[in-house]
Amino acid sequence: MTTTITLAVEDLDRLGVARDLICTNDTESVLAAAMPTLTAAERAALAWHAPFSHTALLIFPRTLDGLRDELSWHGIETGPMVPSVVVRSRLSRRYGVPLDELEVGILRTPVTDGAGRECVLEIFAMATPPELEHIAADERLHGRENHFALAVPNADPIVLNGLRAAITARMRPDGGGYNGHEGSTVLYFRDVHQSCAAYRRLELLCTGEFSDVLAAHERQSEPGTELLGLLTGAWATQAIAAAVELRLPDHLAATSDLGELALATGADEESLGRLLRYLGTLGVVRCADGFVLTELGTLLRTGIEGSMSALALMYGGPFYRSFGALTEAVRTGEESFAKVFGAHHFPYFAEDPALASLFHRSMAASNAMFAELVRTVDFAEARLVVDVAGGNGELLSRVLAANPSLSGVLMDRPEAIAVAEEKLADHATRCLLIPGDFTVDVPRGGDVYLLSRVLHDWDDAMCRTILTTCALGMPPHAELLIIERLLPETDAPSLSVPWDIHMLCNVGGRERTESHYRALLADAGFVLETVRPLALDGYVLRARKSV
Ligand SMILES: C[S@@+](CC[C@H](N)C(=O)[O-])C[C@H]1O[C@@H](n2cnc3c(N)ncnc32)[C@H](O)[C@@H]1O
Repeated sequence: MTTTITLAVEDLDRLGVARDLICTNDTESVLAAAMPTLTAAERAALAWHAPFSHTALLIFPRTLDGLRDELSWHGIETGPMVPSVVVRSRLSRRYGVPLDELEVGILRTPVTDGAGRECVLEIFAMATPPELEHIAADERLHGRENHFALAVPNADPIVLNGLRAAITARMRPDGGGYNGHEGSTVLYFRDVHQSCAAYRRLELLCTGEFSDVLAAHERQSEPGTELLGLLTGAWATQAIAAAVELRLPDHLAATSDLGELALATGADEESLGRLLRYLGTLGVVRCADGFVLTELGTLLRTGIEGSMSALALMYGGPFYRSFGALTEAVRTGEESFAKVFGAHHFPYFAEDPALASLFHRSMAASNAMFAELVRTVDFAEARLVVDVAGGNGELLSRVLAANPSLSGVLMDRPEAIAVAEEKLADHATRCLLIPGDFTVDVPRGGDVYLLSRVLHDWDDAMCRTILTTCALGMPPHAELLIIERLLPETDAPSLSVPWDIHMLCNVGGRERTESHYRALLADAGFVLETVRPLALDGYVLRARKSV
């Protein structure tokens, strides 16, 4: 057999490396190398839904004619060549070469993986006349079309979206396409930080056409789209706050008709329709035949359990303005609230009863945290519970309601006491409200002391002062319950991460890790005994005075 030499030596070497990668690996090792942060359970699930199927690389013969013979001569037996659709169009876009001037084919050869499974080495071949040699040089250097593939044997949109979510948490979506010649859909992902070049690009391969999944994947692949979504986060805050200001969620509970909603809210009908459409994309309302609140949007109604309407006004109002000066807070390490409003937020709100009331009502938006605390903490041994800086009394009223033999004391600044009196009216016979300052003293004689969402308002020095004051005022047997969000010690997602910035901006405080709180408690003479999770990423930290 005479064979025309069309292949460069370096492409032959690259073929050898790609084949070795298959022979020396299996699904488990490929997933572990490509996505090291997958847990063992996630790895097993991925392996089940999408086992390793092939590696692919792009080579650059001068012509595609005779390529199969030449590969065979080198011991690589391939099946018939199939035209490439996805890689060809990506190359065309990347290098600005018209599609009809690019010839790209796909060849496949079977290779057994390290676990004895039949896999494939997929060879993309681009016919490379001298005028396209620059593409070869660039692609060999960057290997942008090389990938390893996981095949999804039983693909459906639900499975594919689940796989996409799991992979997207580790690798960025990187386009995809449908190859009509083969009837297969491919979704690509990339990780430019992956140290091993062979694992920088992943292909999820499935039989069938999944145009909706593909469209979502391609949209997500455009980093600009994602960034625009983030950049307009403030618009979402304002749209929700505007809806609450117009009492739209309350009116939506009564009517779904735009005209009636416009009348009820006193808004311009067309503009209200546009706001509702945006709220629809945010998942707050459903726009079908008229407008209805979603479950999420229902939380924006007033007067319902867990209402977040006051919080929406707070975040769209005063805290929105202080967030506008975040750069200054980051630059100086000092709260921007005081710069914008001329005073720290507690004294500033104290001067304005309506604002103080809005703040205390907004704190009640985290009721779910308190509900869980009351369900899970046993107060049976306690006779008196002291809520230090108890705010509007939401937590204490729940604790007292669930424990009829318990008495309570709430201490806070005078303006908070006024708000708490109303909340605690039902328990007036067994509840005392005391204005006070936690840097000076706390009420004596309690069995349990609550310090809920107080420490995160302050820097470490102030936290030590507050905790030391508590330690001095608490009887030896008393227990301290701290309720806070905890910054994760790993990169696990948590609401505490954005709230940490909120604390910086608005009070000059911070969220902390468990070990940070443990150290602060130790400084004040406490031992942290247990840490239990609550709703909304909250935690209850139970501590006692060290003996
Ligand atoms: C973030 S709020 C938490 C309120 C309540 N514990 C809760 O979890 O809803 C912080 C509270 O600390 C109170 N506070 C601020 N400075 C205080 C001080 N020096 N002495 C007592 N309470 C204070 C505020 O009035 C406010 O009610």
